[in-house]
Amino acid sequence: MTDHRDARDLHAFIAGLPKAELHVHHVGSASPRIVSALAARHPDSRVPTDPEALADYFTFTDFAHFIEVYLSVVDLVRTPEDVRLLTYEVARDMARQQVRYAELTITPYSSTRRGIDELAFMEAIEDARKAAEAEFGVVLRWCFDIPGEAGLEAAEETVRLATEDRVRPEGLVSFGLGGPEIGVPRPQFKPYFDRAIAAGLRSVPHAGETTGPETVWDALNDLRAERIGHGTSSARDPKLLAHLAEHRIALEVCPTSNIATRAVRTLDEHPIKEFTRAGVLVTINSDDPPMFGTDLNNEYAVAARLLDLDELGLAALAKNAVEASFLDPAGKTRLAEEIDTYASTWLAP
Ligand SMILES: O=C(O)c1cccc(C(=O)CC[C@H]2O[C@@H](n3cnc4c(=O)[nH]cnc43)[C@H](O)[C@@H]2O)c1
Ligand SMILES: [Zn+2]
Repeated sequence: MTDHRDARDLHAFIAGLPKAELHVHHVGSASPRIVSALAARHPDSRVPTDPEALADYFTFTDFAHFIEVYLSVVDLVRTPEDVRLLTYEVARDMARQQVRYAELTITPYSSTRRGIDELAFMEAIEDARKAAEAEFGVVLRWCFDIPGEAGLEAAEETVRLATEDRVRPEGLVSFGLGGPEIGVPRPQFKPYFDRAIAAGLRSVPHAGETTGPETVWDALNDLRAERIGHGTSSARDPKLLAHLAEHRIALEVCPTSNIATRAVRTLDEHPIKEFTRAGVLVTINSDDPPMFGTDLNNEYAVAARLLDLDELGLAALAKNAVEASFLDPAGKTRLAEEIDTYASTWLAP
């Protein structure tokens, strides 16, 4: 990129680029607009609604502080109608960014534990999913994640909700593991991932976000990960990078998130370039966008800067997400073609 005019063009290109998002959390996607709507329903909440105060509230000292704040927003989602509103409005925000397909990570344990009826919860997300597809043209799929720090009881509850025919929602495609990694070894979750995989779900744990590459190996070997959430510390292990590249195991890279939670010091120190240099399939994601003061378009702009990409490079990055997604083959072909058509129309003289 040579001057400001080029940077402006690239932002406009990104804004219209059809995209898939593979790593974005349900509650973590609540924009100030959605937080205000939820807080109006539950005025006893400690989450501020004024956008300036909210920006302050969403400034984190470390990963543990981030989780503490995250859970205070979880506390705002108390009824099936809250769940529906959150899901539907998150899809509206995605559509504004030309997101065509998203795998949204949901932590059902956090909601059922707080007293939301499990069937009503599933009905609310499914109702929102169908409305989002019909009204916004956004196809949503679910990843149910275990909040690892909550232990094996949470793992049991999550795998039950993900596999029991009576409750399992139609849009569920994958099984994950989130929350802090320090002091939460991945191998203990193997039996739960085995059950989820046996039920046809794909394995997508967070790993190597706040711990070293050995956690990514554990996710691969014990949890049979098909993609890795973050995987930031993989850069420290050349053998691991080679393994990820060889097996087309994508990393769900979320650059701004890594800075906001202080997993990485500065964007310029982010290892994304090392991933692409090693041939790893890199996808770009926003994680918890309003909490990190970002959105998916901004993450693509950050990636363009860090990887020195032009329009074709950005289109290739968008197609990486399609390749690594759990869309059916026809859906993948359609979205990849839409990306190609958009790029070639944009670049036509
Ligand atoms: O809900 C509870 O009762 C509960 C009890 C103990 C621990 C937890 C959690 O640790 C919840 C973690 C929560 O954080 C979500 N999340 C959002 N962004 C990220 C991320 O970048 N890395 C890891 N986790 C993340 C995760 O999906 C869980 O819902 C909850
Ligand atoms: Zn995440």
